[in-house]
Amino acid sequence: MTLVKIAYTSNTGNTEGISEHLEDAFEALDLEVVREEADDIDGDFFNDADIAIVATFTDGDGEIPFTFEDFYEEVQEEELEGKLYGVVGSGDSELYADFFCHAAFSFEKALAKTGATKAAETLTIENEAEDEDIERINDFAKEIVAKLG
Ligand SMILES: Cc1cc2nc3c(=O)[nH]c(=O)nc-3n(C[C@H](O)[C@H](O)[C@H](O)COP(=O)(O)O)c2cc1C
Repeated sequence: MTLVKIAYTSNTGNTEGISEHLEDAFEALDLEVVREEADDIDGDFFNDADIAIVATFTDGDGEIPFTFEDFYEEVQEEELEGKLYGVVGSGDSELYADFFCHAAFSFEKALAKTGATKAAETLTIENEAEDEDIERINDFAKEIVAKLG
């Protein structure tokens, strides 16, 4: 069975909620989903996955959240050829216009180094997911699943 793994980190709950919507979206497409928080995973988390998903907020001025730093460094050393990946970011474009969702784009580049294939454009969400964002998350999941071999 196709396995989707979702790695996420969240400080105030917005990205956790997004990760739950991602889980629902992939499960609705009849895929098996494992969703884990950054603190609970190592760099090899995606090695047995068919689809690798990262959901992250952005901290500081465009920084990777502290809780994701080790995973961010480690995952780019892995070889993930043949797998699909996608990244979802939560950020605040009003308060951090110059750094909107930068951590998500950093992860996009990190995952590209693994040899995995980007299966959808990085999805950016303004703080907490609202109804229209849930639709975008569902479309994001469908786009990725459509690229399965
Ligand atoms: C100290 C601090 C720094 C932040 N820096 C950024 C940033 O550089 N870029 C951005 O898009 N959002 C930034 N944000 C906004 C958060 O990423 C955004 O509110 C996000 O939804 C928080 O996710 P969470 O609820 O999962 O923790 C920052 C928020 C805080 C509190």
